[in-house]
Amino acid sequence: MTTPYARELEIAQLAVQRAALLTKRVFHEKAKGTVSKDDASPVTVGDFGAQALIIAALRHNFPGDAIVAEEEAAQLRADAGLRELIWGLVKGTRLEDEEAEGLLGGGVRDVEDLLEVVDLGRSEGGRVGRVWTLDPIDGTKGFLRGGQYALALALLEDGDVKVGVLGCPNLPVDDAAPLTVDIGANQSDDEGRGVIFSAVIGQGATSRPLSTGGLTEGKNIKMKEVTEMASASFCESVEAGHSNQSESAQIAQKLGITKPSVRMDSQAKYGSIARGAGDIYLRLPTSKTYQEKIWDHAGGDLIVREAGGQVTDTKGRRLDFGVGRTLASNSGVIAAPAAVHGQVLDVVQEVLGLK
Ligand SMILES: Nc1ncnc2c1ncn2[C@@H]1O[C@H](COP(=O)(O)O)[C@@H](OP(=O)(O)O)[C@H]1O
Ligand SMILES: [Mg+2]
Ligand SMILES: [Mg+2]
Ligand SMILES: [Mg+2]
Repeated sequence: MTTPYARELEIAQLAVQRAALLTKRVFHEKAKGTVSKDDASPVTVGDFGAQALIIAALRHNFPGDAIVAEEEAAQLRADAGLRELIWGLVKGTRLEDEEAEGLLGGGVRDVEDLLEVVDLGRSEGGRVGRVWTLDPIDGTKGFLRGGQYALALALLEDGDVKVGVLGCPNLPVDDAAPLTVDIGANQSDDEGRGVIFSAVIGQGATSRPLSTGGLTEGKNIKMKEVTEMASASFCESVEAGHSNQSESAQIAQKLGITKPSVRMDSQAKYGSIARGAGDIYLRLPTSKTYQEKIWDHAGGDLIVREAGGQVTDTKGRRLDFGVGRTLASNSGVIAAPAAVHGQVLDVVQEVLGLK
């Protein structure tokens, strides 16, 4: 019998690996082709290009599956220069290993197909059937400032995360490297950086170095045991607008955590705690109206849970990926080793006045 989801996992990892070649190329270019979206958040040619490459691989390998992806082609339809720029990047991006590239298959045929493929990610999601969630660059602001970012892909089946993959080109390869945000805006050295975190439901979580060809060998990862809160480290978003940092500081203090938070962009936070480089990830709502997006959490949620963690919202509910494109039934995120999650949640609820 073949291992469940083996093919989905392999294709997802290779697709992320190939798209990371494109984002790294854009990262090292001065002009990143940044444009503003309707909500004034940035998007770059890297976001569009990575989305096109990953969806092309999914279209070829799993043609019946629905896809919920962050970006859409409307802006590219209105801007010929932008779409030509992206097309140039997309058509020139291939894995160095021909067999791996062959497995991904298909590719993007031409500029027209580029627009079509980007828009295949417009599914509404939901609780039925197979749905991939894709964030081609999670942490676009981090990507632009030379911080952390992640290419995030996950497979939902009937609303449950079954496969999760996070490609983190700027994280240290070494699972034991401490949780820091040492990569600066002028960083141009990829040496020792680039990791893919993966998980399949019931099969544990792994990390492996991001390569330019086929898949490198993976290692199992586990969350670190927290024996003393005083020495625990917690991470949160760099962006004060994405997570309430004064509440998180109060929570940390009440828990007895002595170190300041590590502020890091993207789902690299989930990967980092899953491999024991940090312990706790807090994301506290800054507004009553913002709804978290499923592509910002699906991969990270499974990777942390398969590494021995628990992930809930601030009300203690598991994240519900079956509601649609957003986590409309949840509020914030608390991720921690299973053994201390309850203790963290108690303090979160006390500080937020939820009990
Ligand atoms: N007001 C808000 N509250 C919480 N998250 C937000 C937000 N506005 C944007 N985001 C999300 O935060 C993500 C980045 O996560 P982090 O803050 O952990 O780095 C963004 O992903 P993108 O960069 O893919 O757009 C975006 O979807
Ligand atoms: Mg995102
Ligand atoms: Mg994104
Ligand atoms: Mg975005």
